[in-house]
Amino acid sequence: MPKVLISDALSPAAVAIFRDRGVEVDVKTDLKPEELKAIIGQYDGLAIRSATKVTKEVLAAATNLKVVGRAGIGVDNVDVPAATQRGVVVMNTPFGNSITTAEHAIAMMFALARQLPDANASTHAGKWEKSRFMGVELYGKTLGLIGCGNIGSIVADRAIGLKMKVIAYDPFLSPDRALDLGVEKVELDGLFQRADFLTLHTPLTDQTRNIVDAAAIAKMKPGVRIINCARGGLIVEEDLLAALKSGHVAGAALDVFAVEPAKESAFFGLPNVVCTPHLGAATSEAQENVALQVAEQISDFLLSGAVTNALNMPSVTAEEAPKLKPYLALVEQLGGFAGQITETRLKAVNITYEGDVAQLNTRPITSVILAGLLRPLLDSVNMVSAPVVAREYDIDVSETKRETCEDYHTLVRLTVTTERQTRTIAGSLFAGTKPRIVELEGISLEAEVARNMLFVRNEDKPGFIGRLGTVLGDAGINIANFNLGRRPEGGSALALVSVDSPVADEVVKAVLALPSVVQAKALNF
Ligand SMILES: NC(=O)C1=CN([C@@H]2O[C@H](COP(=O)(O)OP(=O)(O)OC[C@H]3O[C@@H](n4cnc5c(N)ncnc54)[C@H](O)[C@@H]3O)[C@@H](O)[C@H]2O)C=CC1
Ligand SMILES: O=C(O)CCC(=O)C(=O)O
Repeated sequence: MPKVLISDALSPAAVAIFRDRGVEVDVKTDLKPEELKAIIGQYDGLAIRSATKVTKEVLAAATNLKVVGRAGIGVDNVDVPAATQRGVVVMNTPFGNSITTAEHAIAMMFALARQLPDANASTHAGKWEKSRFMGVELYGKTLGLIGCGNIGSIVADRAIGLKMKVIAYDPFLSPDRALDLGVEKVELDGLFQRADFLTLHTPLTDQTRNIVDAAAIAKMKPGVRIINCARGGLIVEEDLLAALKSGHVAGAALDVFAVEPAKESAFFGLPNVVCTPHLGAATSEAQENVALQVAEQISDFLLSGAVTNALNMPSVTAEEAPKLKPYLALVEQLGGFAGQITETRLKAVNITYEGDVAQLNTRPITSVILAGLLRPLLDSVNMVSAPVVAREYDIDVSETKRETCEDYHTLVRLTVTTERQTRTIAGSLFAGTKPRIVELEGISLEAEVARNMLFVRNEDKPGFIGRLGTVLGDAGINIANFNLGRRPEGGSALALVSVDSPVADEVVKAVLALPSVVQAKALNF
């Protein structure tokens, strides 16, 4: 039974889902990094919100971990590249808290415009300071959005309802989508110059970090009000502080801070600053949504291999997972075979999907082929990291699909180009689920892959099979299966021999010394 750790405060709905689905679950919150590292090795899955930091060090200790599920959107608390390198799938729940967070941004905008928190505190204190709290209307004002994805577009919709003019800077926002949303797409400087209210809704990335700094603020209208319900690191806090003190920025509403939890901050106590403790997603509806979603996604992945909302792996639906399973077994073998007989630098990989397999979601199949192919070269590679590793190694990966296939109902053909040569290997599924290698370097055969194998390329000459059998027999190696193929008679021939024990180097050398043998290689699967 897979085992999951919930290490942040998640709705109890998540625990119920895990248990119902047959996943063992522990809830241990507020763990120190050392405490998390000490126990993480026991778990197959980790469910988090924003408090748990899934660092490289935590991942190194997570020897059984297969999936990290973020009940929420931002994954800046997860070292995604390190997770990818270790083959850990990272998932989030991209929509469950968007409405709630957008509503918080709108609430913060009202709070700023009408100084609601201070007016509330003053009234509770028995003062009746009517003239102190003069506000501004939102009606007719320009709202500048930095980031117009899920949350930004909901904020835009609500702001348009308030009769604001909405402008957005988002390099990935298409003109058609902007038109649909009723927002004007602008450049960043234009947004800074025009916005009366400015709200941030981008992830924290190298491009967005410090996007609001002194230079940006200098371009803004005097009296601008800034709302941040995305991530603290988007704003240079000292620069905003200076602008609030000088009055160039009339007010700021901050749900997020560069360092969290923010128990101390130079913003605290300023009259024109509204602060909340990262409450953007904090409604019972949103927390129920993200907890249910993350528990379902982690359970699906651990129990059936279905992948939803992963940031470092292609999606696989629950219906696709069982259909893909026999293909993943087949292509692991094809990739592993090709990887083990490859001796020089890989330059290109083409995968041709023919017949039934061409109808399937082939991206995970391609990832597994690459993992099989690269594993003999790099131990730690797996289906999550393989596409990234292939890119890092400058390997050109391409896919071709053909709906029909001449000799088989389904066929996966892998063509590997190295510095020295191009090789092909093809496989099919017999009886729907049984992997078989059916072609090697243009030569037809029908080989079942075994744990230990010997691959021999030779010239098709009489006496070879007997001599090979003798070498193996003399070494005490029992032959389980012998697959032969040749093209044409007397030309190139291949032997794929399944054996009951590993073939040692000296036995391979003895095979290589046989007349007519061109290549010999021991393979392990
Ligand atoms: N305060 C809170 O509790 C919450 C905060 N968040 C934060 O809000 C962020 C946004 O969430 P969603 O809208 O769901 O994400 P999203 O991925 O749907 O939208 C992000 C948008 O930012 C845009 N973007 C990316 N790079 C940009 C750049 N350099 N300049 C301008 N725009 C850029 C993208 O094109 C995309 O449209 C999350 O990444 C998370 O950090 C999310 C939920 C709750
Ligand atoms: O889990 C939370 O409370 C924070 C939500 C958040 O920041 C996110 O989903 O990105």
